Amino acid sequence: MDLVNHLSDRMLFAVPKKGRLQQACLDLLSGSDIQFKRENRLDIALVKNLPIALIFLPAADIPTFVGEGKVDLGITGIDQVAEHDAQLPYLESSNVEQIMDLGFGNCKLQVQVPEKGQIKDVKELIGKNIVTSFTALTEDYFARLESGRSRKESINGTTSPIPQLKTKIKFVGGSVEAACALGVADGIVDLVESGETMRAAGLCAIDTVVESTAVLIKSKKTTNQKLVDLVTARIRGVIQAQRYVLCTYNVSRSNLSEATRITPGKRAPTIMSLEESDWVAVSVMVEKKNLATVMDELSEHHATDILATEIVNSRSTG
Ligand SMILES: Nc1ncnc2c1ncn2[C@@H]1O[C@H](COP(=O)(O)OP(=O)(O)OP(=O)(O)O)[C@@H](O)[C@H]1O
Ligand SMILES: O=P(O)(O)OC[C@H]1O[C@H](OP(=O)(O)OP(=O)(O)O)[C@H](O)[C@@H]1O
Repeated sequence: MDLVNHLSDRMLFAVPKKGRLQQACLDLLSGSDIQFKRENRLDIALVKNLPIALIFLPAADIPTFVGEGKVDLGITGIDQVAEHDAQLPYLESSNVEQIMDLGFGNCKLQVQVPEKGQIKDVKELIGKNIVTSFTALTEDYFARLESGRSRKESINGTTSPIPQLKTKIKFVGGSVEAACALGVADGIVDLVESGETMRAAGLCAIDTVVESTAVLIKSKKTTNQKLVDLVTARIRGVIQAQRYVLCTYNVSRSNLSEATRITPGKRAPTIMSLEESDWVAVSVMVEKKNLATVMDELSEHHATDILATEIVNSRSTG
C-alpha cells in the first residue's frame, strides 16, 4: 500500500523509532488500544482501529516535526523539547506544547569533567572545549555562565553581558563520554541516569543543565484536536492505572476517620455500608509506591480484609 498517500486524512503521532524511550512507548500504545502493524524497515504504520498514523522518528527529531505542525502528537524527552526550543531564533516562541509527563525516561543532562582532572567548577570550563549532542542547550548554558547572568536575568535581559573568553562547543551524535579521554574535550554535556556510563569513562558531574522525563507533546498548529484529546485521555488512563492500585478494606465506623486519613484517595474514598451496622467497606486508589506502608497503617488502625487490586485502565478528569 502507498502509505504516504494515506496520511492526509489521519492524525500523525510520532514515537521514537529506537533507543531508551521506545519500548515504554510501545507499551503505552498497546495499553491505549492503538493497534498497528509496522512493516519491516518502514517508519510509518497506519493504525487499524483509529484514523491515526504512527511515524517512527529519532527522539531528537520529534519536537521539530511537531513544532512545524507536520505531526500532531509525539512522545520524546523533555531534554529534546528543551534543545529544540533553544534552537529557535531569538523571541520566536515554540509551537510545541507539553501535555503530560509520562513517568519514564528519567535522566539528567549534566556537565561532566574527568574525575581525576584539575577542573572542579563549571566556571573553570569557560573558554575551553566542550563536546555534546545538545549544542543549543549547552551554548545557552555557557553563554549565561560567560556573562555571569542567572537564567532569569538572561531571559529578562536585565544585566549587560560582560565580554569573556568564548567556550567552544562541538557536536557529536553519540558516545559523548569518550570525548575527554580522546583529548577532544575538557568537559562534556551528556545524559546521566544510573551514572554507570559516566563513571566507566572516569567522569563526574559538576552541574545539571536540564532534568528530563518522557513527555507527550502536541503541535499548537494541530487541526486534529479531537483525536489529540482522545489519545491523550487514553494515555492518561494507562499512566494512572500504572501508578495506582485499587485498595479495598473493611473498617468499623469508629476507626473510619483515621482510616480515610491514611487513604484519602485521589478525590475521596468510596464508602459503602455493610450488613453489620457498625462497619463499612472502603474502596480507594492508592499510589503503588506507598501501598505497603498504607496497608501496614490500615492494619494498625484495625482495618480488615485489606485487598489491593491492579487497575488495568482508568479514566478521570482530575
Ligand atoms: N540512560 C538513559 N536513561 C533514561 N532515559 C534516557 C537515557 N538516555 C537517554 N534517555 C532519554 O531517551 C531519549 C533518547 O535517547 P537515546 O539515547 O535512546 O536516543 P536515540 O534516539 O537512540 O539516539 P542515539 O542514537 O543518539 O543514542 C533522550 O533524549 C532522553 O530523553
Ligand atoms: O547513566 P547511564 O544509566 O549509564 O545512562 C547514560 C547513557 O545513556 C545514554 O546513552 P545510550 O546508552 O542511549 O547511547 P548513546 O551513547 O549512543 O547515546 C546517554 O547518552 C548516556 O551515555
